[in-house]
Amino acid sequence: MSVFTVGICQMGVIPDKLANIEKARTMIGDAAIKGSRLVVLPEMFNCPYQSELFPDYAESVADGPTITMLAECAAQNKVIVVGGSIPEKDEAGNVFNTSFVFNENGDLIGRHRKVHLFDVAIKGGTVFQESKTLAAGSSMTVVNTSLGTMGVAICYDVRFPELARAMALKGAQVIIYPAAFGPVTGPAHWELLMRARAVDNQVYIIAAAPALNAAAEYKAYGHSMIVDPWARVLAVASEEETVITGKVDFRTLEKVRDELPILKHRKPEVYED
Ligand SMILES: NC(=O)CC(=O)C(=O)O
Repeated sequence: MSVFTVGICQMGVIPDKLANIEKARTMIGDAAIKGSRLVVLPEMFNCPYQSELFPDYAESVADGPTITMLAECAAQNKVIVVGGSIPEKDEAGNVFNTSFVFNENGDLIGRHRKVHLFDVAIKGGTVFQESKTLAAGSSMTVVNTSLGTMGVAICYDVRFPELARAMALKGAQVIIYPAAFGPVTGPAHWELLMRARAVDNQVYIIAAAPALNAAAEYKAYGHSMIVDPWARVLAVASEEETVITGKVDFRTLEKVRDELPILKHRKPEVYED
């Protein structure tokens, strides 16, 4: 499919897992009504973004209520759902920051576990340590779907251009980043990074953020964004809860890659070991 609408559900997350699940269900339906064929949720959409809470909100792929809702919504609305991310528990008790991808039949077709954990201490700004409670993923995620080839990575993963480049070289036409930047890194780097990943890989970037919840400990920056392969911002939210949509058109991607063929001009023998 060369042209389709993508919807981002910029939802507010509260400390009530079931309420978050039901909010996501409603917003996925809203995105489908707006014509979206691909619907994306934000990072940790069922759980406040706080390390100490991740284990309590975690669920396993076998019987999790969030994962069940995502599969149901994909099938009922006949959309591809990139289920933001949630705390996912494996059989050994490890908790990951994981994105699940469902096709239009509700089949699980992809899973990305955040590779680069957000362990930062910005003086006078954000201090966060995901590794306090989370384990890191160890693989790249590129999924073939009925709409095209999609890379999925999560938030801090966007700061590692090597990962985006590797996904593009594996065929990704769209790279999806469920994310939750904060009040310090958001204004400084959010748009810059999303547009940079778009222009340096000539892909569509879908960046899905939570809405700002003024009562939350971690204040999400919002500003969910859809960027085209020329780094044009096609749609952007403010901080509020909303569904934004934009058109992905692979003819634009092909035009940009034909006219400015940087992926063909790479010289890996110069800069790879
Ligand atoms: N949630 C995050 O990983 C936040 C992040 O990456 C940032 O730079 O801010």
